[in-house]
Amino acid sequence: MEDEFGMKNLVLTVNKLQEIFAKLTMQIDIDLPQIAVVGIQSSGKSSVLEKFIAKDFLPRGSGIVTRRPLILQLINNEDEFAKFDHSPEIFYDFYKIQREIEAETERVVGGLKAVSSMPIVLKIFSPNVLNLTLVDLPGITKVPIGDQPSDIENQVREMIFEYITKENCLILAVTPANIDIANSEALKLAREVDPLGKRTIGVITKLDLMDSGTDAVDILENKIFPLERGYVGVVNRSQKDLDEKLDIKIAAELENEYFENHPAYKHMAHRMGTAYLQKVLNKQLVEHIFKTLPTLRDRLRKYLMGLEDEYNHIESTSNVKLMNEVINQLKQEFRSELDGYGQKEVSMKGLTTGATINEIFNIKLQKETFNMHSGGKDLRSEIGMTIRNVTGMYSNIFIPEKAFDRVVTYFIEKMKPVITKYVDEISMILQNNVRKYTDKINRYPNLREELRKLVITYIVEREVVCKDRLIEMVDSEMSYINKIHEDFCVFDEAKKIEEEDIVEKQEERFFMRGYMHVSGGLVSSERRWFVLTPDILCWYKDESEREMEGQIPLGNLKISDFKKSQFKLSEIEGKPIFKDSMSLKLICKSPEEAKEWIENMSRIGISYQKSSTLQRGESGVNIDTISIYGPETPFLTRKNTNFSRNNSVPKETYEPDKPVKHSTKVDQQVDTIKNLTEKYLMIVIKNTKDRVPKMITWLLINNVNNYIDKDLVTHFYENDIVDHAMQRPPSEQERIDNVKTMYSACKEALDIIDKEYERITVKYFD
Ligand SMILES: Nc1nc2c(ncn2[C@@H]2O[C@H](COP(=O)(O)OP(=O)(O)OP(=O)(O)O)[C@@H](O)[C@H]2O)c(=O)[nH]1
Repeated sequence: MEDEFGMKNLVLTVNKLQEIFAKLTMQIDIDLPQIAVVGIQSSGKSSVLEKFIAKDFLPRGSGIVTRRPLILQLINNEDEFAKFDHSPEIFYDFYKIQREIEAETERVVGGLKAVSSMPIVLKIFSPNVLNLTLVDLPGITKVPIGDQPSDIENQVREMIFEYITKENCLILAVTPANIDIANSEALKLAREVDPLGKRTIGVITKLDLMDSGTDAVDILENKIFPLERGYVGVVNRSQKDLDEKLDIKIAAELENEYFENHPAYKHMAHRMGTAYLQKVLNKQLVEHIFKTLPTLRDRLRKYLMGLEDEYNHIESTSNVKLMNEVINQLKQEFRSELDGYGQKEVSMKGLTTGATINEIFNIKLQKETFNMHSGGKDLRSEIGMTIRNVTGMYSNIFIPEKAFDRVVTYFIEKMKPVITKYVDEISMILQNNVRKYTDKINRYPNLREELRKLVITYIVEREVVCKDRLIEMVDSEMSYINKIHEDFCVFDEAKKIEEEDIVEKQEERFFMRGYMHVSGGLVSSERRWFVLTPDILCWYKDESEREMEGQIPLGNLKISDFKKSQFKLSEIEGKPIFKDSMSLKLICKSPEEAKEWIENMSRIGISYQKSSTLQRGESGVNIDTISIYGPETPFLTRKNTNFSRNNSVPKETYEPDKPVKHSTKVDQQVDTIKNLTEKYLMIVIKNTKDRVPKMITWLLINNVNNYIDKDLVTHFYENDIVDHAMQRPPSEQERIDNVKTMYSACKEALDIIDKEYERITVKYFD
């Protein structure tokens, strides 16, 4: 077949491909047709290969000799010489090849008895060989011998599988005849990858060592473990022959004689022996290559197409174009993370940047600002304190608006850290995004660093601007409390309600009632029912209050001469107090009762003039302890009162360090202001919830997007740093070189196959 269609060149074609691909430092997944020689240690693999060439050239010794795969390319040639792929040296002396294999093995696996899958490629040109490519693999060993690694069996098995699992690999399973074929490790391995025995060729060695009376005819006739490609028996030189330096050519003749003369084998002698094996292998390899060539061509084409884009890109693209591509990629990734469009993979595990920002805007910010309007547990006391402080020494009848303003602004101010915290958070998210996407730019480290620095610096700048503007926004809210806001008509209402409430209470309430004796003949009976209101002191005959006997307006009165159970009321300016009486001396049942009347009168503004002669404790009641109510007393805030405001707190009764308990009036106002504050804050919160996301999106996110979109590329042009940015690291340069050589290798290989394919098909169809 090979002669007719020139098929023998096919092996040379594959050899050329092997040569091309062996030069590549990167592994290429192109499965070239070849024959791998598999067998246990000392099964005779090397002996068979040597006989093909009729030369002693393979290392010999005890233990594991073949420790790296040896790709043996046998090329039929007039002149005889050999050449390794790793060295330019041409070997005419085949003994030297042996030493070179040993040296090259040592170079990779060192002095250790370990193995390596890195092949040694040896081409042998000879008139004695048929074109054949064989891979001599280390022998399978069960038990590590001497200084062999403990996992030597696994190492060897893995290496063998690396070759024989490939569909294009024919398996030459070498089994010595002096072991039970059922235990043949070579056949067991072959069956694992080729269970139907379609690409396994059986070789039975050491037939001469079988016990006398036994033979391997059944195996050789393919009866025991049938293989589609059958078995060939060989007889190699024994150790004794080797020791006695039996010439290999003579050994080949002896082998032929062995088969021709052996009673069991002479009927099949023509298809036994190494020479026949070589022919069979050549034929099978050629046919195999012929069969697999179209698939190989397709695979190479696909491989080339895969490399083509990158190769053309490398060859034709300028730094400027490449830089634009990288920046465009960054733009797209950055944007798709934010707006959710164009994502290559939609994650089901974590939130994207856009979704996280959405959560901040619509959940976290909403929740936190909403919680703010309810204030803390001290809110009531804080509002009370504010009310008292804003009114100072005076009293308010109505809700002090200043207190309301103060409380509202206090709460609005509290929004600043909340809002800026979220600006920080979003800025961080954006910065992390930049880090994440620039991290991917590992082909151009300078560009990566520059982009990262630029965008992160810009984000931080925008973060500052955004925070400033949001703080301004809060400041503007604080600067003007819009009490006529359409959603806040409640303020006037509250005032009205409070006013009505006060009038109502004022009408109902009287300050103090009780019997007192009047000294000085002012009335006919000395004991009268007195009623103290905020405006007047009046008295009735009795507690039925049906008959009022007299009344004194309280506007200009003073109290004096408090002694034991009595005290005196007189006019400040010395005018008569009632009719012609200059004073009214009132006597109570007890000093305590007298003190109570004085306290209440003081509360509504009647001043107490301390008697100069009165000594502390003399009255039975310490007058210094009379409590004079402060300005927040309910009466003092009443509407239309005309009594004096000259009721400042006497120094001796003011105790600032004690826990503050607000008066009832302040409590009412606290409630009102708390309600109003909450209502007003709801308006502010509503504005804030609406405006903060808009401001952050506008001032930070959109600006950063625009910056990446428009200003980044310009930065590199303006500063003339495009080439610097696009410098590649050595590893990347190496990768590019590899792509180039890989591309060239595949192209060259494909050209060779195409030509060969054309040649065969033309001949075939002629
Ligand atoms: N009598 C006889 N001895 C053989 C035959 N084949 C190989 N031997 C001997 O068996 C021993 C091992 O032969 P090799 O060819 O080195 O075996 P190998 O399988 O290449 O060994 P490793 O590379 O170490 O796995 C040598 O001493 C050979 O002389 C044979 O057919 N008959």
